[in-house]
Parts: sequence; structure tokens; C-alpha cells
Amino acid sequence: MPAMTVDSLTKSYGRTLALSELSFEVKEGEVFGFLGPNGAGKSTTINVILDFIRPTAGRVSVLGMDAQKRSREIRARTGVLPEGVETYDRLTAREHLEFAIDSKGVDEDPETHLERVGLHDAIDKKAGGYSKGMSQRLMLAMALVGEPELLILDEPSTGLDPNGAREMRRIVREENERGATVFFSSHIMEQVEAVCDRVGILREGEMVAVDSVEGLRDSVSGGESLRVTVDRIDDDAVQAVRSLPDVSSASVDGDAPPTIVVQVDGSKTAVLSELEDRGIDVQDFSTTEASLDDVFRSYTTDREVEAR
Ligand SMILES: Nc1ncnc2c1ncn2[C@@H]1O[C@H](COP(=O)(O)OP(=O)(O)OP(=O)(O)O)[C@@H](O)[C@H]1O
Repeated sequence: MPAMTVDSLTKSYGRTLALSELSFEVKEGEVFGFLGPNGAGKSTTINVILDFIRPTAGRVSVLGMDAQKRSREIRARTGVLPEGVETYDRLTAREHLEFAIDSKGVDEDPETHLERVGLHDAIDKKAGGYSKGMSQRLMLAMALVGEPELLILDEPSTGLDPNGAREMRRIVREENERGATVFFSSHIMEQVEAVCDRVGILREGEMVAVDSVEGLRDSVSGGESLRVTVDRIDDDAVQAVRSLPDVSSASVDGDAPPTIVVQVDGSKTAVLSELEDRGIDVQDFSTTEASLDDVFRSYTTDREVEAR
């Protein structure tokens, strides 16, 4: 049985189509990264999964149960880190944990959870004085209460510094080793690389790719990325490069100096010639294996993409 099945999910907010016949599956025991740029529909999907909002059409099943009909049972077996941290200013970390422990009806020690997320120094301090990162750690600790079968983490790295983000990934791995399925959303490819078995890339409410990180990397034109530094760049030139036969994507990456990043499978000379023919001066270029950012960009910026 899959941990989660999303089947032809559509959600409109008035005239805004946030999700369009979205379908995917999260397997039991895997870490699934749900990736997409801002506004792609990640939070909307999670809100439907948790029955915080109702879909326009389609069905979601979580742990084998209908997400709308059995949301209470689902929530009892799921740990959730929602988007946008909302702690209670007047409660301490310990009190937050006591609340989560009571709600789940388990017998656990708040301190163990707080130590695990690195909040041992702030256990009895009021959350009102917490930094964003501390609040995020506190919410993560609350999500871990009761050893949930499924963890749903919406942008868990928000507000965390690189150390905090690394610790969060360590906890995700530990939870997965314990047997939990983990579903977490991010708009940063690197965050999902180290921990995810599979990644789904959402774009404008549709899934444009689902694969392992390696598979995604391979799918981007043999994984080679050409960076060209030029004296100037314009949309027509980017479009022309994008239309070349061996190019799967082209986008501008910064303007000081202007740089164009091209995923190319085959001759790089054609790209350089196209630019030079347009009177653009190529000042430098280099090729690298496609970085994960390149992969993400190639799936989420304008180009023909095929659902896989
Ligand atoms: N309550 C709402 N009313 C109207 N439109 C909404 C509402 N919530 C989301 N949307 C729209 O639905 C689309 C998807 O938004 P959603 O928040 O799900 O994306 P997201 O991928 O989570 O983005 P982010 O990374 O910025 O959180 C966007 O176009 C957004 O503007």
C-alpha cells in the first residue's frame, strides 16, 4: 500500500487554477521531495492532503484512508510541520511539546524531543523571544511527537542556517530509518538532494517529473551544462539558443556579468556561434556536469516539458 496517493487532484481558487489533475504516489518508507518554485501549488497540495482545504476535483488517500473522510485518524498518525511558523508567544518550548504530546495521547518526554532539535538551552523560555530558526526547530520537534508513520514537512528549512538545515536533514534520515515515510516540500533543489529517494517536480500545478535525483540529472540532456559569459544578452538571443536542436533549456543566470546557462547534449559550438552571429561577444565559457539547480531550472523555466 502506498503511503499516499494523489489522484487527478484539481484545485481552483476562483479563477486561479492552483492544481490541475495532479497525480502521484508516495511509497511506504521512502523520503519523497516535493519540489517546485513559489506558487507552483505545493502548499495547496499539502493543505488538501491534510484536509485543511477541499479540492475542486480528485481524490487523495493517506495511509490507505480517504483524506477527507478520515482526516482525524490520518492526523493522529502523521507528524506535520506546516508552512509559516506559528508558535504561541507566551508558551515555553516545553509547554508546546506538552501540548503536542497530550494531543497525540502519548507518553513522551518533552526534553528528549527538544534536545534532539538543538533547543536544550531554550526549553523553559517563552517562544515569543525565539528567532525564526528556533521557532522552526520547535515546530519540527512537535511534528516528531508520537513516532508518526508519516511526516509531512512543508518547507522545513525555512529560517534555518546551513547548520540547522543539515541537522534537519539528519533528523529526516533518522526518522526514515526508524520506518517513517517522509514527504517534504521545498523550492530549493539542494535541500532534497541529500535525503530524498525520489523527487517530484511541480510546475504550475502539474507534475513535470518524478524520479530519483540521479535519474533527473541524467534526464537533462546527458547532464552537461554550458555557462557562457557575454557582453550583453536579450530575450531573442535566449530564445534562439533554446531553439537549437541539441539544447533542452537556456536561461539567464545573473547580469554582472551577463551569463547564460544552457543544457546542451552535443555540440557546444552551435550555441557559441548562434550568440556571435547575433553580434554578442562571448567573453568566456565553461562546461560542467549539470548542477541540481540546473536540473531544477530546466524543469521549471519555459521550455517544452513532458510529464514523465
Ligand atoms: N487562498 C488562496 N486564494 C487564492 N489563490 C491562492 C490561495 N492560496 C494559493 N493561491 C494561489 O494558488 C497557486 C499555488 O499556491 P501555493 O501556495 O499552493 O504554491 P506553493 O508552491 O506552496 O508556493 P510557495 O513556495 O510560495 O509557498 C498560486 O498561484 C497562489 O497564488
